[in-house]
Amino acid sequence: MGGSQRIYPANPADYKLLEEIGNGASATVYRAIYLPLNSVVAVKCLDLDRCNNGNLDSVRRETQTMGWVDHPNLIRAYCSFVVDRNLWVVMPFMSAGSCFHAMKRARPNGLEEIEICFILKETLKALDYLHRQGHIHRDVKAGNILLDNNGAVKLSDFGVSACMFDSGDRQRCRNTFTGTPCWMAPEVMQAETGYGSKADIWSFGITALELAHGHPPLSQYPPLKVLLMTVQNDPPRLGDKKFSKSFKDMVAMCLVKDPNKRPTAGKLLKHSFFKHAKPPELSLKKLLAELRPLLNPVKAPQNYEYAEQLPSNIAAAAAAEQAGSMSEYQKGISAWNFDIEELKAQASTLPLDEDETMESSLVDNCRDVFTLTEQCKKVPPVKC
Ligand SMILES: Nc1ncnc2c1ncn2[C@@H]1O[C@H](COP(=O)(O)OP(=O)(O)OP(=O)(O)O)[C@@H](O)[C@H]1O
Repeated sequence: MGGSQRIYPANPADYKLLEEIGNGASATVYRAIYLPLNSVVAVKCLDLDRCNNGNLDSVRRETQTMGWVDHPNLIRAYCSFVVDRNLWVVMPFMSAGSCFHAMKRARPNGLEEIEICFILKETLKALDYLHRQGHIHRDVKAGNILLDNNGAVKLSDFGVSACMFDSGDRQRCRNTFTGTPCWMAPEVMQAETGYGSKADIWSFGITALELAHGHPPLSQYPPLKVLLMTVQNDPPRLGDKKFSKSFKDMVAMCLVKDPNKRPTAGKLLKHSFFKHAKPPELSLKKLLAELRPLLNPVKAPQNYEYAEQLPSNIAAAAAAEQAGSMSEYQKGISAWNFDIEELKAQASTLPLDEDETMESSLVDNCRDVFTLTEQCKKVPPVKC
């Protein structure tokens, strides 16, 4: 389908790591040169020493999934291999970075509808493919939607993806908490009955709101409160006058609490909102022009050839800007990739009358959720 046919060898000497372009919970991503062809790739480096057994499974799952996917809207791994105590995953370099970074850089209050429409349609094609293959992505959000300067859109990060066709213990493992709370569907939080691909449709609807506003709903609240409010409150809506009725309607279809009432990705693709999607040369041209043509290094370039062309104060300012943006990102990420033990601690110290919007029954509910989660955690991790 969309995969490149070029063979990339699993030989570390063929790749030269340049600057750091991303830093997630489990990995550091570098721009790199594939030396035999002098072509640019991205290399995701996972520190195996930092992985406990559960993480190792997530690493294995991610590289396995990245190896078999073959769709133009999914990031595919060219190859992966171990270097010292790191796993390197070689993949296409997406020169404009993630939609999260694009927003932080060019549209802090959200993208324009024409941009969102194209990005979401491409992302939905990826989800439709994954779901048809029996997979749930489980971490759909702007930070995992990558763009390149030609307007290609690819969904990445399969670290927490799962196979729906597994049975027994593997299937039960999907009852554990994973993903990030602002994007997480209510049925995932309740963790009583397990969940399926419709959880991705909820996250997709939240991602639509994130792209529209520059942040997901409830992002100002701590994770515990996000859990409580998502389970108890009415689903968020797109209310802004500036957006079309079909956009609002599409978001409302995704954000229905009963997963059975949400459309499949295939059905959603037929929604009238996506009929108006314009090709990237029309929809993304302005945005891509506003994103400075680089790279988005998180750290000051070291081997990067442009570094020598930049006066040192400009290079330092660029690095500081990136570091600022990154610390904001990390703040969000560390809150989103939440630690259940930390949440339990928060729940136990939370005075019940601390906040008039949070009733004691909600806190009790949340404690029940934690109990269930603890039970689920005893189930062996998934091996897709
Ligand atoms: N192929 C790529 N091309 C360009 N940038 C990339 C690429 N892959 C990842 N990145 C950048 O690196 C960041 C982190 O990558 P990724 O999400 O895969 O790491 P992670 O550790 O799994 O993150 P998370 O915290 O979401 O679990 C992305 O948000 C993106 O900015």
